Amino acid sequence: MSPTAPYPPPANPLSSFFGVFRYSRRALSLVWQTSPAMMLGLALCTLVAGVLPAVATWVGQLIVDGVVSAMETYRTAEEPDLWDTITPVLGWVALEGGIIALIALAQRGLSAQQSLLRALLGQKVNVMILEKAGTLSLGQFEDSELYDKLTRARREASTRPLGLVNKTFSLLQNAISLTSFGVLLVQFSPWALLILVAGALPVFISEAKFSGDAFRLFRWRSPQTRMQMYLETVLAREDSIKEVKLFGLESLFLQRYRDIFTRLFSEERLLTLRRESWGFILGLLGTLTFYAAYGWVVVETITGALTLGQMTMYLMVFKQGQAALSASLTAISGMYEDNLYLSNLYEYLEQPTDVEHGTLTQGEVPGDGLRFEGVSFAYPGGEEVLHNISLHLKPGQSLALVGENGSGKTTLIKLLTRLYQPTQGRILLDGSDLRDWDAETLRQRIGVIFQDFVRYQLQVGENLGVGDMHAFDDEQRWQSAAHQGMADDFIHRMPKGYRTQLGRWFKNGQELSGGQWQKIALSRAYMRENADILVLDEPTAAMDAAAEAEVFARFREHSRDKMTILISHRFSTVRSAEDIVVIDQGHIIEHGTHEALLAQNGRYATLFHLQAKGYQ
Ligand SMILES: Nc1ncnc2c1ncn2[C@@H]1O[C@H](COP(=O)(O)OP(=O)(O)OP(=O)(O)O)[C@@H](O)[C@H]1O
Repeated sequence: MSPTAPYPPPANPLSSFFGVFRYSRRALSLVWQTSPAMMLGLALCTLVAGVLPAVATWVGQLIVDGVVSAMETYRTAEEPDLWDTITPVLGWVALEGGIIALIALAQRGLSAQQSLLRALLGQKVNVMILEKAGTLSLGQFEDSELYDKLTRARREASTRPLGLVNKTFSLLQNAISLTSFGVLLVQFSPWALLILVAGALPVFISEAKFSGDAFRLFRWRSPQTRMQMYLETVLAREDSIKEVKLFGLESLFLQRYRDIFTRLFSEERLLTLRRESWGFILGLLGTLTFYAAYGWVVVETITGALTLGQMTMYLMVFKQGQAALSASLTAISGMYEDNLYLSNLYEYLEQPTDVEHGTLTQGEVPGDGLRFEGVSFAYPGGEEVLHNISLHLKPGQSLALVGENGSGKTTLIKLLTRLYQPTQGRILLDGSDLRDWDAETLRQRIGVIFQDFVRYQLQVGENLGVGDMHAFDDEQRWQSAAHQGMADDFIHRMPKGYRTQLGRWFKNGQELSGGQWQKIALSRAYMRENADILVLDEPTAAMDAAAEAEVFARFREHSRDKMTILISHRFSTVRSAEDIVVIDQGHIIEHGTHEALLAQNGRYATLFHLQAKGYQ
């Protein structure tokens, strides 16, 4: 993740420039879906704010010329009537005032609708991002490139669609103003129009180029930004701060955080300086053309080709035209930038997901139980961690998995729960491939707790309820699950019972001990009332000996006619299983009952005696 090379140059600047505009239409339709009324309101206000400035300028010319001629009339009249002389001019002044008020109204309307749309759209895009996240497989989550896309999308893209639409409207507004100014200017000279455009073009080209550079910089540095976000989390979250403090890691991590910033900042500074310097130099060209045109109009007025009112009007048209042109060009290069960011959002949203096609709700051989047939597995991009595993577990049987750390026990459970697919071989449930099963049926049939279960910052009852979405709020089910998982005792002692908030993130949240949390997780697995496969991955590691013995007594009671799989490093727990499988580096090396394995005097026997000795 360290930044080894400078960020890459674009492939073909011109084609990539126009290529990115393909997302504009999608952004517009996204805004339309969010609120058609506000989008129409935006369009209307844009039109009003676009046309009226030229009208106001034209009225301005009428005022100046009106004043000049009124002065003349007033001066030369024998009996000057002030009221009669000034009325027409005052009428024009009032009209201009009205127009300016309308422009202000349209602009307020624009900004009000923009800020409301920003909130709605931000929410909509965030929901889209999170919905997509729900469809990704575990393997995709572990893919750092995809994770980068997700992070970038979340960080930036929720504000970009509206940005793009605002700029599109601003472009439209300025284009309307420009056209109306153009109509006025062409009457003076078509050359004047050309000068106006030529003066602004260089700034636009440089802006477009630097927008592209900024986006590539953003993309290039995203792994490092992610590391920064991670360090922020470690340094400022309650679940990691304990260890950070004890090990005195604050300064080390903070230094790393600063170093990343320094590295990223130097690239950003370079880009900003280049962008602004070129912007200034090329902007001067625009100013130069404006003053050349200014001189020209002045000369024409002095020689009598233009009236004073026309001179004021053309100067205004020039000045405002130039502002509108440069605003349009800035909008275009901004749209280019927004499109680049949106391309990232859509790349993420269009990420293909592993669709679960299975529809089976019953297997070919009901009652056959679980079979692993020659199953091998490698994590994406990794080496094989399970090799040719074959097992059979019948209903009512219990299986224990034993093996050293990293031997592949949890991985086997991940395959069984279909979080990953075997790279070779197949897993059958009731005679049918796991892949062919309907996802919801499968979910209902398997109750599992992993060793790294989640400690939800929710109420106690909800922490149990997540075990079965259909009974998320069912207090009776919470109670019976908590009873089986031995959590009911301490829950009753809590201030609000099942309604007590857990964790420290929210007000009045209660923290639990490691063993208590484990009892919550265990109860969560019992929420699946209809599950006939129960998997416990080191469920009692944090419990005291008495609690552990009790947990297993209840577990056996509860699971008499079910298939159970238990992973534990404690042999006292494992020994009662009907079938014990010893895994070593992804291979099954021994297999049998406790007594049979002891008699074999192999790896199991050695480990068992080693542990037994520790207790003597
Ligand atoms: N998400 C992952 N991506 C890549 N490799 C992984 C992943 N999870 C585990 N591994 C690797 O797979 C192997 C088996 O890990 P697994 O978690 O199945 O072991 P385990 O037997 O459950 O260990 P423990 O007793 O420590 O819980 C290990 O070598 C580990 O490095």
